[in-house]
Order: sequence, then structure tokens, then C-alpha cells
Amino acid sequence: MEILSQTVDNLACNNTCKPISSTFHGIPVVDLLDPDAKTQIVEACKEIGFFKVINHSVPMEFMSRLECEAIKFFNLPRLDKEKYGPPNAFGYGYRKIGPNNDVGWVEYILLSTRPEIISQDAQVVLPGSSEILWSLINEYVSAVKNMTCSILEMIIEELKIGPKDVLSSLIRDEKSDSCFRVNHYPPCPERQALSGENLIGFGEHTDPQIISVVRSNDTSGLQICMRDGTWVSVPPDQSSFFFNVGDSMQVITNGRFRSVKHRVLAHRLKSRVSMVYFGGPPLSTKITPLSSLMEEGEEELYEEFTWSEYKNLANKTMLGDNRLGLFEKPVGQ
Ligand SMILES: C=C1C[C@]23C[C@@]1(O)CC[C@H]2[C@@]12CC[C@H](O)[C@@](C)(C(=O)O1)[C@H]2[C@@H]3C(=O)O
Ligand SMILES: O=C(O)CCC(=O)C(=O)O
Ligand SMILES: [Fe+2]
Repeated sequence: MEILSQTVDNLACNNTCKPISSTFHGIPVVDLLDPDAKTQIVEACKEIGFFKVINHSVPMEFMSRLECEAIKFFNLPRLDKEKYGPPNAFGYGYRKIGPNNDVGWVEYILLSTRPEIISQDAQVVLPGSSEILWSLINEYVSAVKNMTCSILEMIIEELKIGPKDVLSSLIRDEKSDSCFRVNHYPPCPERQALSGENLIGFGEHTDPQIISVVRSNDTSGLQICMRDGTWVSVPPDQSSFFFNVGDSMQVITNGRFRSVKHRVLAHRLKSRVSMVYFGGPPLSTKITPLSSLMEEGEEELYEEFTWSEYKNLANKTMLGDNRLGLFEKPVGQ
């Protein structure tokens, strides 16, 4: 009990957070049927590193069926779920996020999307009775991956560099080190709700990959950090997708696109369920600015690294650390 109450206290959002404006209505919304969609996506990646996509190709039933099955899994008794964890690096996780003592008011399933790992995970991570959950995850991930590839191709077209599949081929590659996570944030405890504090569901961080795609139920909680350091709440929309620029994309564009800092606060009354696809390249990929994007005389802002090096380093950091900062070149060198 002692440990539990300590954990809860550690999770309270403290005063180091800058003031939060209420729900933000300025999130860029990109309608994929709009002829200007490509321009809007690139603009959003530069300005905020975050945008919402509507009129996409993923059927609503893929999302709602997966959400239903995931809720059934999270409703299992704790001991049953814990047979599939703690995640190493994949599996069921409860409260603990990553390998370095980060905690959140969250439970989750974390999976690789690599075919050989995903089939191995199927036995380890999910209960035999969850074959349905398993097939819904596969169906969902493959649809979201296709949509993500189209977005990456639109970005390349808008930047007027080629070839068109220079980024999408990385996440279509069968060795692509992409992963998928289903998060469940239970309502925050009564004690916390009464004191007026919000619990941190998932602490502030940037995603290390190229791009991440979030879909959630209708419960708010996701917040993004704007350029001036203020946190704004993203209004939930269960039929849309929210794209985050990741650290690797910031490097690939030599700082033109912004890897957005984000976090999740637990809701007082309602559960939040989110599904996040993280598009990552094969482990051996060199993460460097696209040469076709670089202007004459432009200097690379980061030291060269491979995705495997970055991932290994990320696993040694705390969630909120500035991982990319470790690779920044001193200005003027
Ligand atoms: C604390 C950590 C969890 C994390 C690995 C890390 O050491 C730092 C990055 C974290 C993050 C954030 C985005 C994704 O949710 C995630 C799967 C990822 O690739 O990087 C998590 C990692 C994790 O939960 O293992
Ligand atoms: O739950 C969410 O909306 C976002 C979760 C997240 O940022 C993550 O899993 O990396
Ligand atoms: Fe994230």
C-alpha cells in the first residue's frame, strides 16, 4: 500500500509545468481529400510537429473493434494480465514505463510490428483467448501503416525532393523497427480528483522514431508543448488520427520539422484508451539529413548515428530527457 500511495504522489502534476491553457482549438486539421493537404502537412510539421488527419482511409470499424477487444483485455484480473509482462522490451506493462524507473497512471501492451517478433509475441504477450485481439491488431496496424506511408510520400512530394518513397520505404521495409502500443489510462483516483490535481498518465517526452500515429477514444488527456513552452490540451476525436513528428524526422529534415514534446494527463472520471503506431526504420539505417533537402552550404545540425545506436541510447534515458540534444553539433562547427 505504501508503495502504491508513493507512486500516486510521484505522478501528480507538479508546479514545474507551465500554465495550461484550456482545450486548444488551433491543432492543424488536414483533410486528406483537400488538394492542399500536402502543403498543410508540411506546414504543421514545421510549426508544431503535430497535426490531425480526417477523411483518411482507415475504416472506423477497425478502430472501434480493436478498442473493444483491448478493453476486454484490460478488464482481465491484474494477475492474468501480468503473465504477459513486465515488457522485455515488449509485453504487458503496468505503471512502469521503459527500463529506467519512469512511472505513469497507465497500463499498456507494447509490441514490435516486425513479422518474426510479432508472431513470437503472439504467444508471449497475449492470452490464448485473445486471438481476436491479435488479428485486430494486425488488421489495424497494416491499415495505419499504409496511411502513414501515404502521408510520408505527400511530405516528400511537397518538399519537391525525391524519390517519393525515400521515407515510406523505411517503414515498409520488412526489417522496419516499428512498434505498436495500446495504452489504458484509468480514471484518476478519487483522492487525487478531490485535491484538484491531475495525475500524469504518460510523462512528457518526444517519440524517438520517424513519425507516430495516435488514435484514442473520446477521453481527453493528450497535451502537446508549443514553441513557447506552454502545454495545450488536444481535443479528442475518436474518428481521426493525430500525427507526431519524431526525433528521427527532426534529424532527417535537419531541424526543419519539429519533434513535438507531448504527455498525457489522466482524466478525473473517464478511462482513456489510445493506440499508437510508431513508424521506425530498420536498425542499421543511418539517421542523417536527406541530401536532396540540404541547401548549398547548409551544415548538418546533428552527429551521424544509426537507428540502432539511437534506440540503445534512448533506452538508457529517462522519458523526459532531451535525447536528441546528445547528438547536436556545437553551433558554427
Ligand atoms: C523511458 C523510456 C520509455 C521509452 C524508452 C525510454 O527509455 C525513452 C523513450 C520511451 C518511448 C517513448 C515513445 C514510445 O512510447 C516508446 C515505445 C519508444 O519507442 O520510446 C517508449 C519507450 C518504452 O516505453 O519502452
Ligand atoms: O496516449 C496517448 O495519447 C499518447 C501516448 C504516447 O505518447 C506514447 O505512447 O508514446
Ligand atoms: Fe509518445
